[in-house]
Amino acid sequence: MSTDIPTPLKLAILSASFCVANIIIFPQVFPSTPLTKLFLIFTSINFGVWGFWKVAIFPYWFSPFRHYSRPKGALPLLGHGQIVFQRPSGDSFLRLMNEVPNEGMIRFAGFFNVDWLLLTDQRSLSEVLVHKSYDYEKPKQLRSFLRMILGDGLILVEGDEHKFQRKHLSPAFSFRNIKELYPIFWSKAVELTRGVAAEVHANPEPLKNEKEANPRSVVEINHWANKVTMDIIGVAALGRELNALTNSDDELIKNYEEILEPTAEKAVYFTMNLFFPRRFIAMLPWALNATLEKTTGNLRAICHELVREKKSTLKGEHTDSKDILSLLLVSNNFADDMIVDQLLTFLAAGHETTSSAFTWATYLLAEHPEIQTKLREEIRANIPSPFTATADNAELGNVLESLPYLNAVCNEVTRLYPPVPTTIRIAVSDTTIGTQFVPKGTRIYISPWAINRSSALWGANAAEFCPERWIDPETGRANNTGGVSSNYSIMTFLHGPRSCIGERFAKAELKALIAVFCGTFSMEWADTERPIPAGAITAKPHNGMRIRLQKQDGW
Ligand code: HEM
Repeated sequence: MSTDIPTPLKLAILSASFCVANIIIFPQVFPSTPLTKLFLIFTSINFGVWGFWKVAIFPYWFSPFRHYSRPKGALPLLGHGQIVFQRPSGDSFLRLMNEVPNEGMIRFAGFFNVDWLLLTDQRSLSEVLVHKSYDYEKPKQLRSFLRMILGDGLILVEGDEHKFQRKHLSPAFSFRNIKELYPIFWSKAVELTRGVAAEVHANPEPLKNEKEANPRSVVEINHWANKVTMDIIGVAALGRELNALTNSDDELIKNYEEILEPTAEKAVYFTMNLFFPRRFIAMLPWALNATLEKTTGNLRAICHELVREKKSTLKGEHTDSKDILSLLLVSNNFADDMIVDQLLTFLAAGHETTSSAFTWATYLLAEHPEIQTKLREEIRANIPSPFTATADNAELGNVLESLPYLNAVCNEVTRLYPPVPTTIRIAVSDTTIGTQFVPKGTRIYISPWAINRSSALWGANAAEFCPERWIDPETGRANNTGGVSSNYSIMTFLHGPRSCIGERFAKAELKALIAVFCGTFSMEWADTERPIPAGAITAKPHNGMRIRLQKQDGW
């Protein structure tokens, strides 16, 4: 049971107080005529009985999940709902997973004592994400809020519309297409490194000793990461140079950072949008409403302009452009407005996530100098310096794919800091998970953060940064299992029809970024307090990521 004091008693008192309070506290609003009194008492009793049933009777005697015990620590009416406000998102779910004995599902109390579920093992995750994927959708409130930022693109559409869009977008993310994007990833990684090196040069710290030849300086990495991933998605998705790396005032970056830069206020605002209808939130006198309207309007206008531009370039010309926008326009499967929605989706989903992964990679490498050195040695031994030699574009993809330690570091970074730490599904019809009946409307949490760090799945060193787990100790070759038996132990990109369509894209991009960056700089953590992943949707660090960088000679 969730509380020590019986909830039924609390509710009876609450509803009786509500009746009386209406009349006593608001005598002007509720004049004390016999008819008003009767009406108020009747309404309050109705409300009280309904609330009593929902909060005090149903969860204990009628819920299909009543035989699962709930974890301790639920608050009256709020239940364990505070979990959804806590940062890092997913950390409380991890605690539940480590503390509550379970067989694939943990039942906990949501707001108003409603049952919420957390999925914890391969069986339940595969049921919800793969076998019955279309029985579960993202919550309506969340979709109508995110639609402003992401458009009505692949992430937010459901059912047949999703099947249609996924089928027609998948070719753009084929293995062959991604391989052809490696030179873009590589050249943008080089541009990033040059830009950062220039910043280090411009603001050097005093050197520790005279032998040091190269300047060192503390750089905020997350902002640079946003810029490079935006430029990459610009060329790969739109076939257009956005020049965010060279333009410190870039419009797209400014708009996205305005919406997505983590603050406590935004965390509350985003969470409220999970539970209340968008129309209600939009009516509140909250400055964030106006900011959101302005920035999302700007983003949509920019995307409209991009589609117009591309259409006029493509007019009457035969093209072998491989960017996603060209492929969509040539395929004729989508109207212009739908293409704008897809662009909004790819711009946001494709730059924020990889930016977060790259940012946490620099942190983890800074915290583990020995891993950093080993990775740098592997990179330098296999790839000529991009600053003195021209990259062999044909071979680039093959080489980057073949480096076991680079592969291991990338996998381990996205295991420990999955850029999407938590996601939600709602059952849209009565359905099942295994033999468990799941009624329509049940809210289900899936937490890549908690699964990826679970000691039950990953062993005692689950919380440690240990790239070696992605390398076969006998052959020294990369393994893609991390040494665990089920691929449902790693949920960074989810699985099934709603898994990340950009997984291959993101992995290739991350490899190129880390290879050039770590090949060039040594990294050292420059703050005293640990960074906290605090973004409302992604694991963006609160207050950015300050890393001390110094160019290392010899490459
Ligand atoms: C490290 C980088 C990335 C991570 C960790 C990541 C993770 C995810 C996750 C967890 C989802 C599922 C969300 C949900 O259903 O609740 C998702 C969906 C999606 N991602 Fe990614 N993503 C990354 C990069 C990218 C990139 C680079 C692109 C595009 C170029 C992209 C495009 C999408 C799209 C379009 C979907 C929706 C797929 C669907 O519902 O069919 N992502 N991503």
